[in-house]
Amino acid sequence: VENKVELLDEATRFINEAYVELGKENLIEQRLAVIAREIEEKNSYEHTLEEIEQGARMAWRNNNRCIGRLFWQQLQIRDARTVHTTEEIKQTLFNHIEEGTNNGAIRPTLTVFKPNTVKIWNEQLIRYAGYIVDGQQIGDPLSNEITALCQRLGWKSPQTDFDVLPLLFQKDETSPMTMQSIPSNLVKEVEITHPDYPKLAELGLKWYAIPVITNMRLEIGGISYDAAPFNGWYMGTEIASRNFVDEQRYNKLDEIAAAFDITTRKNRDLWKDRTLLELNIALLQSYQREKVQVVDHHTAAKQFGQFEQQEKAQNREVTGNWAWLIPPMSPTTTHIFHQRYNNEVKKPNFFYKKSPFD
Ligand code: HEM
Ligand SMILES: N/C(=N/c1cccc(CO[C@@H]2CCNC2)c1)c1cccs1
Repeated sequence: VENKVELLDEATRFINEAYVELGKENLIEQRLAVIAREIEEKNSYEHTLEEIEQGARMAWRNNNRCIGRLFWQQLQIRDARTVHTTEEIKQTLFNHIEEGTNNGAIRPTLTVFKPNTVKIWNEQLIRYAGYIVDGQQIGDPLSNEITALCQRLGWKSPQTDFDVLPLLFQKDETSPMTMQSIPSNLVKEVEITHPDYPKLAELGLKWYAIPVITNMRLEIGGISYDAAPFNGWYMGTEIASRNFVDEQRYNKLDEIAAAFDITTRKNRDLWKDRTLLELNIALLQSYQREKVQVVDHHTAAKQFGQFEQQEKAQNREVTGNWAWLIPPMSPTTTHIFHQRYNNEVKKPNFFYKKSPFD
C-alpha cells in the first residue's frame, strides 16, 4: 500500500469482516483505535496471531484459482514472526516440510515470517533442479535459472532428472545468501508405476509428496507477508497432465506412450489422450500405494461444489477463475465447466511477487 490513509482503509475493511466472522464485533472499535494509532506512529501495524490465522484462511477462501478451498478453515498457521537467524529460519522451513508432510497424511499449513525480513529464492520448498548439458535439458526447465545460481554458489549434484534443490534464502534483503540442502529423510517422494504396465517403472519417474509454494505473498489488511510458505496436497492432474508432459516441463509424453505400448502415429487414435489417462491412473495409484494424500480431479470438483454450497449458506458469493478451476482432464464431466464465476479479486488473498531474479 502507498500511504497511511490507504493502509488504515485496508485495515478497517479487514478487521470489520474478520471480527464479525470471529464473533468479536464488539471489539472492532477498540481494535481499530489501536491500529490507527500504530499506523500514525509507525506507518504500519502489527497483527495478532488470531488476525493472521483468520486472514490467511480468508486469503485461501478468496483465491479464485484454487479448486481445493473446501478445507479453508482447517489451515494450520505457524507463527515465525520472531524467527530471525539463518539457523532458526532453516529449522523453521525444515519443520514446515516435516509437519506439512506428516508421513503422507498431508496437513494444509502456512508459515508466516515478519514482513520485510526473510527472502526465499526458491519457488517451492521442494523442487527438482534443471540443467542444460550438451544442449540437452535435464530435470525441470522451470528450475534452470535457480539451479545455475546454486551451482555458482558451490552446489554439487549428480545431474539427474530429480535432484532436489537446496533451500536458498536471505535472512533479510541486505544479508548474504544462505544455501542449505534439505535432509533427504524430510523429502518424501513417490515412484510412479502402473499395475498393468511394468515398463512405466523403467522410466524412473517420481515426484515429491508435498507442494510448498514460496513465490507468493500473503496480503492481509494492507500488510504484505512476502515470506509465507504454504502447502496443501496435489491434485493428480497437476503432475500427470502437466509437470511430466508439458513441452516446457519434463516433456515425456512420447516415452510414456511407448511404456504403455501405445503407438503415437495418428492423432485420431487419440494416443495422447489414452497416454494421459493411463498416466493419471498410475499417478493416483502410486500416491495411494505410498499412503501420500492426493486428490483426483473428480473428487476435487465435488469438494469445490460443497464449498460453493457452504459459502452460499454463509451468504458469501464464491468468486473464481473458470479457466483455472476447470481441471485439465475431462473438464466437461465437472459442474465447474458448465457454470460461470465472478473473477473479482477479494482480499485478503495471495498474490505473485516479483521474481527475485528480476
Ligand atoms: C488442500 C489441498 C489443495 C488442493 C488439492 C489445491 C489445488 C489447487 C490447484 C490444482 C491449483 C491450480 C494450480 C495450477 O494449476 O498450477 C491451485 C491454485 C492455488 N491454490 Fe490451492 N489447493 C489446495 C490447498 C491450498 C492451500 C492450503 C492454499 C493456501 C493456503 C492454496 C492456495 C492456492 C493459490 C494461491 C492458488 C493460485 C496459484 C497461482 O495463481 O499460481 N491452495 N490449488
Ligand atoms: N496442489 C497445489 N497446487 C498449486 C497451488 C498453487 C500454485 C501451484 C504452482 O503454480 C504454478 C504457477 C502456475 N501453475 C504452476 C500449485 C498446492 C500447492 C500449495 C498448496 S496447494
